[in-house]
Amino acid sequence: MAVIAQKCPEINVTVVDINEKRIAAWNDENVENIPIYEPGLSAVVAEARDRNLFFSTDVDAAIDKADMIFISVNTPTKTYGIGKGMAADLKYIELCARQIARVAKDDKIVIEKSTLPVRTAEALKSILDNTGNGVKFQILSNPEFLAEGTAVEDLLDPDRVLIGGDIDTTEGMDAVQALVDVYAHWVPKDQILTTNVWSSELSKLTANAFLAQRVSSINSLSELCEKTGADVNEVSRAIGMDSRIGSKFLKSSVGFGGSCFQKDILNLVYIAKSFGLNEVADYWEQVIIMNDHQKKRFAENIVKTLFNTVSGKKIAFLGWAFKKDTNDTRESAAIYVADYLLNEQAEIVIYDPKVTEEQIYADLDYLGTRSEEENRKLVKVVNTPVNATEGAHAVAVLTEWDEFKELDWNEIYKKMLKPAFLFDGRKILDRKSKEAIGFQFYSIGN
Ligand SMILES: NC(=O)C1=CN([C@@H]2O[C@H](COP(=O)(O)OP(=O)(O)OC[C@H]3O[C@@H](n4cnc5c(N)ncnc54)[C@H](O)[C@@H]3O)[C@@H](O)[C@H]2O)C=CC1
Ligand SMILES: O=C(O)[C@H]1O[C@H](OP(=O)(O)OP(=O)(O)OC[C@H]2O[C@@H](n3ccc(=O)[nH]c3=O)[C@H](O)[C@@H]2O)[C@H](O)[C@@H](O)[C@@H]1O
Repeated sequence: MAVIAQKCPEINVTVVDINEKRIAAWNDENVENIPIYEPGLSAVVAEARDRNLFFSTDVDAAIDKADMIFISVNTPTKTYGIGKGMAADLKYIELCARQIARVAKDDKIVIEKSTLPVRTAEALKSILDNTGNGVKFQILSNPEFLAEGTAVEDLLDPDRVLIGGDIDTTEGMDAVQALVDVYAHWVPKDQILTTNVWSSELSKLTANAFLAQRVSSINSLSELCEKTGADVNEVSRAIGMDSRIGSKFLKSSVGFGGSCFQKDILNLVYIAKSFGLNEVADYWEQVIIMNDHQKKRFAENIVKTLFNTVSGKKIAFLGWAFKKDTNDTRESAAIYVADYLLNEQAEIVIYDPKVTEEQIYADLDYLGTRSEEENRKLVKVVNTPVNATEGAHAVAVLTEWDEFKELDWNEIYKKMLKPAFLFDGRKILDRKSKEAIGFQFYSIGN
């Protein structure tokens, strides 16, 4: 929404959220205090805020005034009832639809921006059309393809913008055109795709499933590389140069994280199962099984390498975010690796340049594996990599922050217990130079 406001100064954009703390942070006088760390975002907000970009908790007023409403609320995996652990929980979407239906007094275009199961628009339409107040709604699907850490870049220069609508009717086509006109302020027209609503909804789940599947595919081969003397980076490079395969999303890692890959694949699996397509469901579920295996394998290797016990040993974690350049930790591999090692009674000291101590403890507490007191006893969060690594038995790199490449690894080595173990879960460190310093070096896939 900030980028739309920046690129379309004549359009008023109001972002509303029921979370008062978040809205207060978006309105913070110091634009560096906005609640999301994302390169370039604070500058975009600074340019548009209070000009044509507003943040508010007054949801009703914003609905009343709007011609277009983007529903962008969370769609987490269900934690209860039918579809528990698989299906998307659509209660927040439904609440929005009911609120729009209650408040709207004139015709509106309602846009699904959240990632939704295919055919959700049908349910939205049913809620919106059955209010009896004569207001007409057009429902569009406009999934978001930005990745965190590069969000602003991705929004300014997207590979494509996808808009699904009721393209068989004039009203539907008019609504699609209205949204095309917004993006056309900065996105070339041939990169704005229009489809029917169902294709648009399903394309979003499919895109995430394909991306995650590539990571799981290369991660599955990283294990084979470790057994055979092949190097997964070399394999990635060799296959990625085949233009039919392409080079992106072939970086082997400790496992993918983030709020969406797992949730969206589980959702796809659930939809396939609900249509009785068991082979389709099993095919995609394997992407998650492989990812869980990769995280566990990384943690197991630490225990095995440290002479089969980490009990009472200090392990330094460099990085907690699910990828670099974000403070988002949702489903981060680091959380699961930490949980595994804590079960083995390790003591973990964590440094991440952007993630707060409060967030790290919240992530561990959320798992419910042990008491809050125990998490605070076994896990410490520090402000510098040196504080994390001093006196450690092992260092594990869990996020690929650029600054970890530039650390003074000689100094770190000197202050660690010997033998000093270094586990690179992100393949950002060079083996030769680290072994020359004296580290026992372990990297995924070679
Ligand atoms: N985070 C990302 O990079 C991407 C997210 N998506 C999709 O976008 C959706 C949102 O994701 P996030 O922004 O990461 O989730 P989030 O959980 O960070 O934000 C959702 C916000 O919606 C607010 N909310 C919930 N119910 C509300 C209501 N009735 N009225 C007003 N506000 C309400 C919550 O307070 C929260 O601040 C999901 O469906 C996700 O799959 C899609 C592409 C990228
Ligand atoms: O729907 C969403 O939320 C978004 O999900 C992903 O974006 P995001 O999760 O923000 O970040 P990615 O760059 O896709 O990384 C996801 C995870 O995969 C890992 N990854 C990625 C690429 C790779 O080669 N190897 C690898 O391990 C990353 O470290 C990270 O943990 C998609 O890339 C976006 O297109 C999509 O809009």
